[in-house]
Amino acid sequence: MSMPALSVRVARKTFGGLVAVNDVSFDVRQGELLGLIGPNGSGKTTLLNLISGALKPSGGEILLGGQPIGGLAAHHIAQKGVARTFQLVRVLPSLDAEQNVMAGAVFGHRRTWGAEARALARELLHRVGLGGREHVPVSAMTYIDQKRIELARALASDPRVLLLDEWLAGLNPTELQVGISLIDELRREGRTIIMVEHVMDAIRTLCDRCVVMSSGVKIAEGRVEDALSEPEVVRAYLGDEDA
Ligand SMILES: Nc1ncnc2c1ncn2[C@@H]1O[C@H](COP(=O)(O)OP(=O)(O)OP(=O)(O)O)[C@@H](O)[C@H]1O
Repeated sequence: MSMPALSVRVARKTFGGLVAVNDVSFDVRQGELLGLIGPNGSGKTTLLNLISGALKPSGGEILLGGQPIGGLAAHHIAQKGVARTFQLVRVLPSLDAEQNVMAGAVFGHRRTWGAEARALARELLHRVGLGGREHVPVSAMTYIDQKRIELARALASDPRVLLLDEWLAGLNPTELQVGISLIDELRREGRTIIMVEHVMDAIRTLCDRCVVMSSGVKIAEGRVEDALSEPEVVRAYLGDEDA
């Protein structure tokens, strides 16, 4: 079997006395779309933060294509090939759409510059549904369009692993269908993606496998329908309106 795209090995993160990520391990295969799910506060975003370098692990190791990346600075991890979107969108508000996406091309994994970066930014803006809006200031765009910008910026670096943190949250039903199709297209072109998501229909439609967390612990892993029917997962979600 080929080397996993990403391996999380006994990853741990504590905040004072709180164990937000409690010795979690799993692999993400090349070209796989892995769902990372669990009730609110179960540690999903913290785990993405450990992978992207936004937070330093308290223990364990994270390997990108077999190379340790755990604890490196976020910009180093980005250059090595991990790109992400954020639960609360982070764009460069004083720049226009095209400049925001170009930033991903210039500072990311596969670096492109000048005209090449601009052409790539235009192509990606078109792809996420923002064709023709290259020069709109991002601060004048809706939240949903800013999310599209973030995705285009992440793709501009041609990442080895793409992390999506609730990218579908807040979309209306029509936008949701468009968003699911877009992620499906990325999956079909062979991108390796970890997707944190509460929209279960999207997880069921899109994901090859999922990892389920509860209170910082991995409580299940496997094919989505199998994992969701495990008694511990059902218990974890009981009373949670997202289940
Ligand atoms: N910087 C921090 N300092 C202290 N505690 C934190 C910090 N970040 C997260 N936590 C705590 O760690 C736990 C896990 O939070 P996390 O945001 O990772 O959960 P989540 O599964 O992503 O939740 P949600 O689905 O609501 O986004 C929570 O109890 C949260 O309050």
